[in-house]
Amino acid sequence: MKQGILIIHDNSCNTNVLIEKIQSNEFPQLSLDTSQQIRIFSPKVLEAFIQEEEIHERNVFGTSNQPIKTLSGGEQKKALLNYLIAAQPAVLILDNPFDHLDIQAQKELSNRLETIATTIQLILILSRTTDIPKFIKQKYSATNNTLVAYTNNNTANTIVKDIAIPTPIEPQEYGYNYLIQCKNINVTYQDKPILNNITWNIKPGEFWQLTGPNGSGKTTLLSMITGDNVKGYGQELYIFGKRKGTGESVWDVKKSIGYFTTNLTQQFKGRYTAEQMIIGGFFDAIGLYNKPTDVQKQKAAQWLNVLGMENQKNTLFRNLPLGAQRMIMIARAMVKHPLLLILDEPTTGLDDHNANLLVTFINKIAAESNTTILYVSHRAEKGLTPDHTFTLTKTSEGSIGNIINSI
Ligand SMILES: Nc1ncnc2c1ncn2[C@@H]1O[C@H](COP(=O)(O)OP(=O)(O)OP(=O)(O)O)[C@@H](O)[C@H]1O
Repeated sequence: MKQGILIIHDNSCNTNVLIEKIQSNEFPQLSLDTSQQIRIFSPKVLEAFIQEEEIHERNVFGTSNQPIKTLSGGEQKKALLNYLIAAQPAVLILDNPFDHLDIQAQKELSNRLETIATTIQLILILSRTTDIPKFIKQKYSATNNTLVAYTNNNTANTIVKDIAIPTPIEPQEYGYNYLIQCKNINVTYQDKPILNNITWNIKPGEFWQLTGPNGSGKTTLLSMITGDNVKGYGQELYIFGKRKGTGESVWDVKKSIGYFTTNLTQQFKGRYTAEQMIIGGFFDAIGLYNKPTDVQKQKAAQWLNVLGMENQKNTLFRNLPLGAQRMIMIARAMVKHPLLLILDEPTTGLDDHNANLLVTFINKIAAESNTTILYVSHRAEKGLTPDHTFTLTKTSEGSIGNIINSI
């Protein structure tokens, strides 16, 4: 009988590097026979399949006619796992498979992995101790891309100081009661109902969490608000006091929104320092095309100070550990104190300690700014203190929305 192996990693590790080392047998303690067929479940592999499908215009997973790219995050993971297991590999390495999965799907996956572990050698690489399935007995920790004895003490490279966040250079002005108003919004894709009569009003300065299981339409709803989805037009959807499709440009809307999604971090591969990354938030561009003003530099320095990173202002962003990169990206999105800050699953891939810090940082931003915050997640993040939660619940006629007020 085979058994699963757990590797719990901190954010000093790069999971792709860990996987390469496992494949080339650099960890003899795993007693792995690398001559056997090894399959890998990871964001990198998923991305490669998406690209393959686009280039060759063929359905890679062969299960449905829907392109992988248009599947929801959770649906993509389920499809990839089914595809890999069908090949019956001797070894299956899984890089954080529970990320992006809702609670029900996490339970199902854990049970499924327990069954699979009797026939396939599983190596489970995780960043969150809360995700560890009970059936796994052989455990290691990974730090700086090496295996060490199991411990769940992970460390963070940033802190959140008890000093006020920097104030905006220009204060926000609101001439409306609601920042966002959705009135009876409906969405279907190829006759499949996704959103059913969604009514949701968000006032300026509120802190909202948007939750719902995989495929319930969270991303669809967000993309309508940001203007990335044409399905918002012609509906009763108001943003910053204007009805969608009544002359405002997508650019007008976007420049008042700070956006963080984990995919965004991967776009910054150039030689930008931590300071430049924060200042870049004033210019809505990836590179720094304008010379920053003294006030902008001062604000960036203050944000770095809040994060205890004042001595790392000249460190290249791409060389910073993942937790520090996330904090910088959030400071960048906040530097202008946008009307709306959207955080799409910002703790994905973070270890427990860095996830806690990020949550502390977001609570602080919510308490000390007038920016409206929309925190999107399929799981309630421990310690997060939103004013309200908007929950999508799937039905056969599309998802319906419910509001849960805190306290
Ligand atoms: N362009 C598209 N064509 C067809 N179906 C789509 C398209 N975009 C999204 N969908 C479907 O709409 C549903 C909602 O997807 P959406 O990405 O909004 O869900 P989600 O709540 O963000 O899910 P997750 O938590 O898994 O990320 C899914 O079933 C998805 O497959």
